[in-house]
Amino acid sequence: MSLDVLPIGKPAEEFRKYESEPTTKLQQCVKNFYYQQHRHQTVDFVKEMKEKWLKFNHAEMPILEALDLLQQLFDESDPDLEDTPNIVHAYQTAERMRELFPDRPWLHLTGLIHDLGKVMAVWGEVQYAVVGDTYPVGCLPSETIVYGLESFKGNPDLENPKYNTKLGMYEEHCGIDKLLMSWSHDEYLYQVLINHPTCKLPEEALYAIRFHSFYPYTKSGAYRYFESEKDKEMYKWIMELNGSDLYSKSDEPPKIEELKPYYQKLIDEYVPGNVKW
Ligand SMILES: O[C@H]1[C@H](O)[C@@H](O)[C@H](O)[C@@H](O)[C@H]1O
Ligand SMILES: [Fe+2]
Ligand SMILES: [Fe+2]
Repeated sequence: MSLDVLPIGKPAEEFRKYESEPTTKLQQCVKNFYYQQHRHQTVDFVKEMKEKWLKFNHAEMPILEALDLLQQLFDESDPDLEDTPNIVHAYQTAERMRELFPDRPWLHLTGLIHDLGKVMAVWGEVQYAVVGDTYPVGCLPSETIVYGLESFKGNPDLENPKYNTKLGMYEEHCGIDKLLMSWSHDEYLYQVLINHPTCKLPEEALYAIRFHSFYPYTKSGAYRYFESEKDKEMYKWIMELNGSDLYSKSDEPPKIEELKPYYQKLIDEYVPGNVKW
C-alpha cells in the first residue's frame, strides 16, 4: 500500500472492526446487519432481486441527481461511517482518487459513483440486499466472511447439497464474473452502467465497481479457485478503488456544492444524460 492512501484521523487497523461481542449500538447494528444478510441471501433470493432491479424501471435521472439521494442513506453495515450519510463518503472517496491519480480522471468519477447502487435502499429495498461485503451464493461460504459460518445459521442453501460444497454450482476457474454474487449495490450499479448506451467508463472502472465489496476475495484471498487469468489482471483495479474507499472515511468533510462542477464535467464525458435505474 502506498503511504498516501493511508487514513487521516484514525489508524488503519481501526477500520473494518467487526466485534463478536458488541459493546456499542453501532457495533450491535453492524452485527445484526450481517446476520440478516447471511440468513436471507440465497440463490433464489438473488435471482428475485435481479428480476426486480434489472428491468431498470424504478427511476430515470442523471448521475448527480441520484447521488444527492444518498444524503438519506446511512449504511447499517459500516462500522466506520456512523452518522455520516453516504453522499459524504462518495465525495471523500472521489477526492482521494483525485489526489492519488491526478492524471486519470475516470478514476475520480469511479470513486464518486462506486456506491451509487445504494439508491436501491432509498427506493425501499431492505439494507441486507443493498450494502455490506459481498460473496458468491450457490457454494459454501468462506470462513473469512465477516462473522463467519455461524452467521449463516438458518440459511436454507447451506442444507442444499447442490450449493453447500466448496465449488457448489460452479466450476473451478470459471471466472469471478460467472459467480452469482450476493445481491448488492456493486452488481446493481455495474448493470445500470452497462445498460446506459452512452457510458464510456473503461472496463477497469466497471470491474472495480462490480467487485469492490468482495472483501473475502480481495482482502482474505478466499475463492481464488474461481479466478480466471483475466481476474488476476483486473485485481489491481479493485485494490486501487478499495484504498481510497476505505481510508478516506475519516477525512475532512468535503465541500460538496463547490466540488459539483468538476464532477459534472466528468459525468458529461463518461456517463452523460438521463440514466435508467
Ligand atoms: O463496499 C463497501 C464495503 O463492502 C463495506 O464493508 C460495506 O460496509 C459497505 O456497505 C460497502 O459499500
Ligand atoms: Fe460499496
Ligand atoms: Fe464505499
